[in-house]
Amino acid sequence: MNRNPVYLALDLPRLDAAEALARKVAGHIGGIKLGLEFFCAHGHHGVLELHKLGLPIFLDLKLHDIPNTVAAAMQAIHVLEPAIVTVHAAGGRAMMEDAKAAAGEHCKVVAVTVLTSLDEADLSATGISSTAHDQALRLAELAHSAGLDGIVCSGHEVGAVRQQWKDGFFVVPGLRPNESTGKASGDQKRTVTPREARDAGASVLVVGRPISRAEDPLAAARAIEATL
Ligand SMILES: O=c1ccn([C@@H]2O[C@H](COP(=O)(O)O)[C@@H](O)[C@H]2O)c(=O)[nH]1
Repeated sequence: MNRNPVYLALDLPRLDAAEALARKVAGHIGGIKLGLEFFCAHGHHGVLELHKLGLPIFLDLKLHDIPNTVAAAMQAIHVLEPAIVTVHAAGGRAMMEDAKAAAGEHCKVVAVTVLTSLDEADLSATGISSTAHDQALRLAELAHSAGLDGIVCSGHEVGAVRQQWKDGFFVVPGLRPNESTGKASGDQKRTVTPREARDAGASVLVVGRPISRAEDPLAAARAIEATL
């Protein structure tokens, strides 16, 4: 049977609360995603604590710096044995090549293309005149040619990226199970449902607040699992 593709984004300020939530829904997720909020608050210790649950750990650190610095950061996290680590594709080819070369043997390195919190107006304000779709495709091509394992993009682009990178590993955040009912998406601007993302070719579905802020997180995780 295929592993559950849902990775729970544990964007919580308290380690005990994060551990309790992960434990509660562990049977209904495939992995745990620890991002900047978690890493800045709890560091290596926090990651090692979450490892005890036995689920794969996705370190969503979105590294973006000069190649030497990113490579050194990758080496510094070997000890945490992450299954997946993110860098920003906008850091460029050399940065991505060095990040991959410095990654642990079993660690997938994936590049963030266009954040799911951005729309065309946001891109335009940073000097990018392409659509989010075209920009994601362009950065996906760059990440592919730099030897990365895959990319992070929204569910709107993943189908098109999969067409041009058949064996890529695609991480899709910005998921809103109740989007069709018009429920607010918070700060996310390019959203789809988990089922839509999976059908379009996502390898990993990142879900945070729809589970972590649900009245009943276990019921929310089960409901998402049932749609897949
Ligand atoms: O483009 C991106 C890249 C990463 N993220 C991360 O995913 C989760 C999403 O959380 P929700 O609460 O489900 O919105 C969060 O940790 C982001 O840092 C993203 O949303 N978009």
